[in-house]
Amino acid sequence: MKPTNTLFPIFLRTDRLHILIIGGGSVAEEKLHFLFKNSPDAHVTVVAPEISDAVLTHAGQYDISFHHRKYESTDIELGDLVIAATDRSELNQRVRKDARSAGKLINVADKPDLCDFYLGGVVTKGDVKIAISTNGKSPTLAKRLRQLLEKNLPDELNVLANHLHRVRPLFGSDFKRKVEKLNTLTETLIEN
Ligand SMILES: C[C@@]1(CC(=O)O)c2cc3[nH]c(cc4nc(cc5[nH]c(cc(n2)[C@H]1CCC(=O)O)[C@@](C)(CC(=O)O)[C@@H]5CCC(=O)O)C(CC(=O)O)=C4CCC(=O)O)c(CCC(=O)O)c3CC(=O)O
Ligand SMILES: NC(=O)C1=CN([C@@H]2O[C@H](COP(=O)(O)OP(=O)(O)OC[C@H]3O[C@@H](n4cnc5c(N)ncnc54)[C@H](O)[C@@H]3O)[C@@H](O)[C@H]2O)C=CC1
Repeated sequence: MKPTNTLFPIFLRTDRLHILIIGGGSVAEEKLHFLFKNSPDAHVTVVAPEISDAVLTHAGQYDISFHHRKYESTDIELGDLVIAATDRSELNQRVRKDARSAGKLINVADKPDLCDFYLGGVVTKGDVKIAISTNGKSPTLAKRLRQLLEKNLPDELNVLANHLHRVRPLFGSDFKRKVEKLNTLTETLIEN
């Protein structure tokens, strides 16, 4: 099949990054829920005149701070990455402009045309993480695939990753030989 999804997935070190969210309603809450589920070490600032109780309940458990006021252009400096999730489309456009002028990447929640990056479905088994994108075609399909893999991928996947991590240094410093050994050891994984 011809690849039509040209997005390139990366895995962010959220412990080193600051994420700025403009808006504190239900869309912000959805983004925060999945952000902290995957990256409980993320550093987050929320700016909005009204911040829902659901958003506020993240305080205490995570590193999240709140500014109960309207967005100001200088706020953009607070984030390495920005998510705009207000109910005002002109404001979301303005946040996007500010972010791009400051060289920051932005996701305007639920407005694919205004996004530099999309969020995806994420499946985690310990150290193993799989990200899912439908190229914006169907977030519901991304959610269902996430649930399917969460249910069906065995927890042993993490055990395997840790075993392989432990044997990695045992194959010596010859890189080519090491790769061969590890490939042989894991061959059965891709057999039908
Ligand atoms: C492009 C993208 C940009 C972005 O926001 O990053 C985007 C866009 C839009 N979402 C919309 C709606 C919904 N989004 C969800 C859920 C999720 N949306 C997520 C990501 C993305 N959503 C990016 C593409 C991801 C991809 O390529 O697959 C997930 C994966 C990750 C996350 O949000 O963290 C998370 C599931 C997490 C999980 O469960 O694992 C549900 C389902 C539900 O809530 O049950 C619905 C309702 C049903 C439906 O419409 O499908 C609408 C229509 C709004 C309207 O109708 O007005 C748009 C706009 C449009 O499509 O034009
Ligand atoms: N809730 C949903 O399920 C969906 C919502 N959307 C769209 O997403 C957008 C956001 O929706 P919700 O989160 O549900 O809205 P919401 O009404 O729950 O939250 C809007 C947030 O924007 C903030 N806001 C307003 N003016 C602001 C300003 N000047 N500076 C900073 N923050 C400001 C408000 O204080 C509030 O926290 C809307 O455009 C909506 O149409 C799209 C798809 C689904």
